Amino acid sequence: MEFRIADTFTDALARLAANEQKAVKTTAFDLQMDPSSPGLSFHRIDNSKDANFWSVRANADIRIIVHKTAASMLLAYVDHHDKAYAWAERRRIEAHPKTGAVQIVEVRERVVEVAPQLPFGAPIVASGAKPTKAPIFKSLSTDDLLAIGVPEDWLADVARATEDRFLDIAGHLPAEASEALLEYAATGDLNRPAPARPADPFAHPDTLRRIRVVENAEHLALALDYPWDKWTVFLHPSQRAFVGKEFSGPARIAGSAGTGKTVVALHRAARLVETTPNARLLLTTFSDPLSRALERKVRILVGPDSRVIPSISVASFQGVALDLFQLAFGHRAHVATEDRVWAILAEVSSTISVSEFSERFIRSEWTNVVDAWQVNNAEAYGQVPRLGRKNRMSVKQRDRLWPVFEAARAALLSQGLMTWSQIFGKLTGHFAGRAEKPFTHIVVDEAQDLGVPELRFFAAIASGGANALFFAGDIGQRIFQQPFSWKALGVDVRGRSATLKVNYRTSHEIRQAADRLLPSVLRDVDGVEDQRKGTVSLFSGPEPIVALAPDENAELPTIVDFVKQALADGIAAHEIGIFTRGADQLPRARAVVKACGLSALELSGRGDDPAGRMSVGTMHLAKGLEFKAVIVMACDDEVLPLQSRVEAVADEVELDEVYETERQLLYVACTRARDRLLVTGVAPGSEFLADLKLPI
Ligand SMILES: Nc1ncnc2c1ncn2[C@@H]1O[C@H](COP(=O)(O)OP(=O)(O)OP(=O)(O)O)[C@@H](O)[C@H]1O
Repeated sequence: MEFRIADTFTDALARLAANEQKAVKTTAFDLQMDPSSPGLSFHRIDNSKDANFWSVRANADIRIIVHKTAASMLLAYVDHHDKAYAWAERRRIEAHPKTGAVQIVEVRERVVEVAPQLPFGAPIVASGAKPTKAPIFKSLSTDDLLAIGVPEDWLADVARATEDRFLDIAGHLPAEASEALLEYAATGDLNRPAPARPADPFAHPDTLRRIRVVENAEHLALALDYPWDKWTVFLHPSQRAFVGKEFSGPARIAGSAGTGKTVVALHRAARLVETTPNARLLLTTFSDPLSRALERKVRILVGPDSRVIPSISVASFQGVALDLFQLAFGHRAHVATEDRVWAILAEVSSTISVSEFSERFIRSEWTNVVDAWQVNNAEAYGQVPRLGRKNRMSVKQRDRLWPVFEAARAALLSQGLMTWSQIFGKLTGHFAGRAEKPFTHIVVDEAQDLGVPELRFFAAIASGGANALFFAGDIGQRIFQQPFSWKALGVDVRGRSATLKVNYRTSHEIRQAADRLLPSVLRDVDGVEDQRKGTVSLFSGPEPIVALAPDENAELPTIVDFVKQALADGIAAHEIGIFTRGADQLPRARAVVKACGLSALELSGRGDDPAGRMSVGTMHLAKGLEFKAVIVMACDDEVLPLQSRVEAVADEVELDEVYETERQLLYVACTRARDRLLVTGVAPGSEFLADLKLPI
């Protein structure tokens, strides 16, 4: 008999008290070991439309609802006695007549009322179109609705749905149907899935996103230990497609913030080590805090004692470079700080006397050209790609400047210091020609912030076989690096990339507002397109608030009220994050925390206990995190975009780049929010705020 678990069960389990969860787990293990054990007390749910629903007693009050057939036992739901029965009485489990996917269908006649009120402020249709009271799916035929998995019970409701009512009806539909309808409402395109009717309906991709086989007690223990981590068990078909896919070369998964790219990276990493004998996999990401978070998630995914753990190394880009440097060269790398490099450049520029070039131009040329591409002679300087740079530099200008860079390189060398680019470059040189590589596979998260030296480095330290390089990232969240051609470095992901479209993190309202900050199609330098239009969120919430105050003192009470309301509504302090553009504005954020009577968890610190504390940090540190409520504050004019960056540009191309990354920074900060978002500043405020607001 197959033993299965449904997402409705894990959701319900997560809502129970700890002692109740314990009783449920014991009973679930008993069920899995021997469903016919006389110790288990089964009762058929007589009032259910589905004769296969039974209740099983976990303790005096808690009942597990199972769906039992001769071939399978499914843990479907769990709750206090009456609620558990009521749930089962209103549900049927069946294969959809058209798609063949197994669905947990709400029996329409037992749903008392659907969407009496308009719960959402934001229009769900594409911005610009007028909200309408007309049925929004009137152009779709019954066959269309069935093709996307609308249960027969709900066909009439969907056909009649107006924009006001639809989001609530969507809450009663299986996810594949509500996502397709939301996408249709937003774009006018109905994405009819390719027919996938496997012989076993439980193998259908849409079934697998809500019902999973539990193969052994270890899997069951993982699913029950972390019932709130649904991502470990239930993947969207588009996520699953990328987890197990064989690639003949480097591959990349894209998608806007919160679409589950990290989840795909984690599953893919686990799967590669499980299926490849002697795998040595590197899972890597931008920073040390993010790599610690990834490491925790790997353990949740595979289990803390899994045999695959020793085959997975988790480290930040720089962390793995430092480790390999020590191994390869037998000593530590001494990293030159940015200030040190600036001092050296200033000194050599004055000695060589190149006063026709500004200091900021020399720094920018060093960072984005000479150091990034590891240019080591005048000839190479003439040939290096100048993407994102002032395109023309005359031979004469280059000949004047090169001695500065040559002298700076020599000065660093004589002081025993290396820039990060040089460290990555030296390691690349060391490993590039060797047959034996440190890793068989590399999975990179936050790949949009890989620079030239890092990408070259990762390509050099992975054995070149199939599936060796996998990247997850969102070019809309690039905040640290200038764009460059991956293809030119031999990492060609064309034809092996895809975009995820279902947003699991952020409410419909917050995602829509944040999406307005960026274009709906992003294209990388190699022409790989990331089509973000049609991305849908799985849940709804309050509209984000954008508030400008006359001065800093007046900004504070608005935020304090927002925080107090969130706390009053049951959001814990550690589920709230406050972000500012830079460190200069952080005192304003700390003042908010103090005024709320709470203490701050500084994101720049090293992982203190978050309990009871609100997270405070710069927008750069927001990368990869998520909170129930987010405040992005001090978005003042001249703070965002940051005036000093605007003033430091060397040319117009760089100015565009500064605007783009500053905008993307705000996007990153806003998309950390799950349910509530407040964006504030002192009037007139950042010019970007106009885009966040609802179009009139
Ligand atoms: N299949 C899934 N089922 C349930 N939750 C999911 C699923 N996939 C992702 N999530 C949840 O959605 C949230 C966002 O996922 P994730 O961090 O992987 O997104 P991301 O695309 O990497 O985001 P970002 O670009 O902002 O870093 C997380 O809370 C994650 O647990």
